[in-house]
Amino acid sequence: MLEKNDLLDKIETMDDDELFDIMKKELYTGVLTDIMDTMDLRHQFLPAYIQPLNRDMMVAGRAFTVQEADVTGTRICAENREKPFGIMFEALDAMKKNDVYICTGSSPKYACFGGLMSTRMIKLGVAGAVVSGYTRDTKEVLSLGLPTFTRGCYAQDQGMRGRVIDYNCPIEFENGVLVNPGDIIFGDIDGVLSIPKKQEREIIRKAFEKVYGENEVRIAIENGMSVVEAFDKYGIM
Ligand SMILES: O=C([O-])CC(=O)C(=O)O
Ligand SMILES: [Mg+2]
Repeated sequence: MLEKNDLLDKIETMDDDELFDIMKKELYTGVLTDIMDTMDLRHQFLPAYIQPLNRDMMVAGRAFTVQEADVTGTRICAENREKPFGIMFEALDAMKKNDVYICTGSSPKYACFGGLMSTRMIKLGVAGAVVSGYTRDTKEVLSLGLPTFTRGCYAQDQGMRGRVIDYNCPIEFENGVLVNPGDIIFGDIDGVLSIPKKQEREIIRKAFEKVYGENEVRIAIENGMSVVEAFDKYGIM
């Protein structure tokens, strides 16, 4: 880990590559959610059922928001033509490096993420995928190594049941968490949260300060300090 003051000074001006890299190395959801709670940002954690496909997966990147909706059939009524998946292909091709495909709106009846989507994303340098629905082609997604956070694995197809109706728009998860395009999405073994773009550098700097503080508390407890005394002294748990 970089020296405390060097790192804290650099956070404000780091580019996204460096920022996401150091976040994945040093931060975790627990510390970020604690900091946002203290800033009265108490609705930033996506529903608890959204979990990594593989326990080691971590994601840090910019929200590329995708709105999914349930439908029956593949016909677009207004235009009277077939368009399975809606505008999902256009959305995928618009993604760029460090984006996180983050999608909600489908009911839990079908998969809205899979292997070919992952293959395209890897090609574009996308950071990962976070979907409130199911994932399919799980073996393929795992072998590609794209950090993927999902409700679970279930292959029933979205082709006849759902479609992407918008992207780069604000999206809302069923627990009321709002995600805007460009917000930072961070996920690990404990779930996924969203960090609002406007306050991101302050939140990340405070999270690093807390990590340094927790390291001091850990050493004190390892050396025999009681937790009452440790909390009195450091104000951290
Ligand atoms: O059908 C889907 O939703 C996605 C899929 O199978 C793939 O990406 O390979
Ligand atoms: Mg597939």
